Amino acid sequence: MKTFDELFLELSAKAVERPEGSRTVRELDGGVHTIGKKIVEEAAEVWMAAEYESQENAAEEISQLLYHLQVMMLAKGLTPADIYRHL
Ligand SMILES: N=c1c2ncn([C@@H]3O[C@H](COP(=O)(O)OP(=O)(O)OP(=O)(O)O)[C@@H](O)[C@H]3O)c2ncn1[C@@H]1O[C@H](COP(=O)(O)O)[C@@H](O)[C@H]1O
Repeated sequence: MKTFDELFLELSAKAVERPEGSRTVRELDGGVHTIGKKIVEEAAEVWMAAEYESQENAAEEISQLLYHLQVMMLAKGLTPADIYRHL
């Protein structure tokens, strides 16, 4: 288990170190357009899980959406602080 900030630190390191087999590196190499499409797909999965599936499935889909949002933050050079100041 990890927090939002802990995951962001982990993904930031992956973006720099580019380890073999990293999903994050592959997504970043795909660029903003590809990451954006994944976010839309994951958002739809959140909606469907929340409306028709279990609490556990909804939580899992939300975690996946948060992951892909973090990948977009990295692609755009945004930090959690950039986001938090709008909350
Ligand atoms: N939290 C996540 C995470 N959430 C979602 N995903 C990926 O996003 C996918 C989205 O699920 P889908 O149901 O859309 O699966 P899918 O349709 O098979 O996805 P596609 O591969 O076809 O796009 C998952 O299968 C994961 O591959 C994640 N991939 C990585 N992480 C974490 O990110 C960190 C770094 O991971 P790597 O960069 O891979 O080392 C690790 O701590 C991981 O746990």
